[in-house]
Amino acid sequence: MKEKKEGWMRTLLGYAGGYRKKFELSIVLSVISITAGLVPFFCMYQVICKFVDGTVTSGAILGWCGAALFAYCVKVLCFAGSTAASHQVAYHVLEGLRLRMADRFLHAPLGEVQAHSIGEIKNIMVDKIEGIEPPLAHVVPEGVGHIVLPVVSILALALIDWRIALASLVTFPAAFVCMALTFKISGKNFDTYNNSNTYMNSMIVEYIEGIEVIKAFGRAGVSYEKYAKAITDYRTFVIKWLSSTWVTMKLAFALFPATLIGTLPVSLALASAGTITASQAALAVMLSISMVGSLAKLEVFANETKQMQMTVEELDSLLTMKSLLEPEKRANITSTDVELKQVRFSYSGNTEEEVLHGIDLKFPQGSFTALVGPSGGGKSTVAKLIARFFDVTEGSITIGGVNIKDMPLSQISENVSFVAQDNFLFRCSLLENIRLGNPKATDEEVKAAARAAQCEEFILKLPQGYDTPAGEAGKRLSGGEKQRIAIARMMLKNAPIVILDEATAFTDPENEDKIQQSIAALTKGKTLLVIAHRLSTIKQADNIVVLKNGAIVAHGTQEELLENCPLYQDMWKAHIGAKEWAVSSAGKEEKAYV
Ligand SMILES: Nc1ncnc2c1ncn2[C@@H]1O[C@H](COP(=O)(O)OP(=O)(O)OP(=O)(O)O)[C@@H](O)[C@H]1O
Repeated sequence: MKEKKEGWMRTLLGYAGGYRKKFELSIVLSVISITAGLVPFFCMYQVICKFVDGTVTSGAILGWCGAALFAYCVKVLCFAGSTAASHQVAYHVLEGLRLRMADRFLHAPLGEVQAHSIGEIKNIMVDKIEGIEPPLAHVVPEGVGHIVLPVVSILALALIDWRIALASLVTFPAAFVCMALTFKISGKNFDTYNNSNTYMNSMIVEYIEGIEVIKAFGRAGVSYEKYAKAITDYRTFVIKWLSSTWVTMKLAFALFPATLIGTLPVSLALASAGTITASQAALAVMLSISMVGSLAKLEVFANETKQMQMTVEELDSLLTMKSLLEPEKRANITSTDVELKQVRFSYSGNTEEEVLHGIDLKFPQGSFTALVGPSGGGKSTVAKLIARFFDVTEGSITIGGVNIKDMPLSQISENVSFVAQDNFLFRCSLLENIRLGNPKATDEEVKAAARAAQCEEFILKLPQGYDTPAGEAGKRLSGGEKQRIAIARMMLKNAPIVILDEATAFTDPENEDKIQQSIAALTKGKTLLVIAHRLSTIKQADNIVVLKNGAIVAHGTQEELLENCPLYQDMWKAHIGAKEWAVSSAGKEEKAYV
């Protein structure tokens, strides 16, 4: 922990990759730029000396002015080079941080990712990371230069007379005390600031996501109240937080660059006493003035560096998020049998909140298994564990006899297709959304999968057909249509193990029939696991497993369960009852939506 804190800048620059060296270049150029900025003062001093001595000539004036101009050009050019290099580094760091974070999310257990709200993640990945750019691109390289200038100036003052150098520091102790107090007060509330900011972001995202519900219930809805309160609370907190450091910060800003308070009287006194010449006194005053800008900037930079450090430390928890351990080497799988042995699982990791209690299940290669049972029984959890969205708490899951923990996540993904109830469409065309199942598939193969999943009819009705952006189409597509896109993806992927978790729940009976036929044809010979509430869709399964409260109640074929399992009998009766009700309420012999 200590090591992380000490190395926060090193950690940050680690994300610059090959651009890290440019950061050092940027610092060197900044130091040259700032030092070159001192040369005109020295040139002016030389001219004043010549005037005082009475040895001034137009050639000397021109020479010193030329030197001052040259130094000024060096200053400007080096500054430009320094900021160009530091910006390149800064944007590479932002890129590295965002890529690393996305990678962490991909390799972390799903629960670790879902523990963070979308607002919180957006706040960190967009705003907080973006907030690192200005200090990294400006503060560090320029800051180093602004440290060098006062140091050089104070050394020069010491060369004139050590007492002037000492006098230039007279306000520093009070300024440091004020600065330390500012950091202490603001640091104390930084966590509260973060929480308030994160909460406000979450509320904004929730408000937009729930806009349909909010519109239906009007502005008086709880969501709107929460949204408005989060924004007001944030404003109140930030104003209070800033006010708490107002006095100390302004005092520090006033005291730190006030070097003239000491140097002016001491230089004049020494010049009057004849200890230094008038020209030296003038140079001392000029050097003091030259420090003012740097010292003022240093204070701002110190503040921003502190903010950057706190942000990096905050990001650390996400950058070091727990990952699912995976080997690099692919496992040798000779079959696609799936087996769960004594699987126990708790989302929280707490055994008292266990949702699966020692499940033993076997899905032989090429078999069709159905998982049924009351809501909350653990069916989806089993499916997600097989796809390794989470790790089992106890027990093991094997594919082809190999524990899924002993194969890379990419190998599991290649072997398992998972279609859930809610499916996400990415911001690209429908064609590309389906192609996600197999990036190498040709347009014709994508369209064939779409036809098999009964998608083509509704896709062709959209204004741009397959090229319709999913963002737009997502709003116009029904739940059932989105599910069919996901099924097309699955068909295109053609993985040997297929898991369908209520994948056709939103589909109308007519299309469901057709999809079921396509699924049956396309999953022939594959290991198929279907979770369904509509029992008519799984009655052909080789094995139907009844899961209740995280334990297996019974398993067998439909006939066996109808004979031996009272729970399945009840579920079947309810299913048939619903079907009959649907038929009689329609008043004619149409297919029931069951
Ligand atoms: N992300 C989660 N975090 C914590 N608990 C969860 C999470 N997802 C599910 N659960 C809990 O795990 C238990 C099993 O849920 P699961 O979704 O696996 O049941 P299910 O049988 O698929 O239900 P349904 O038929 O309603 O989809 C439930 O008690 C549920 O509340």
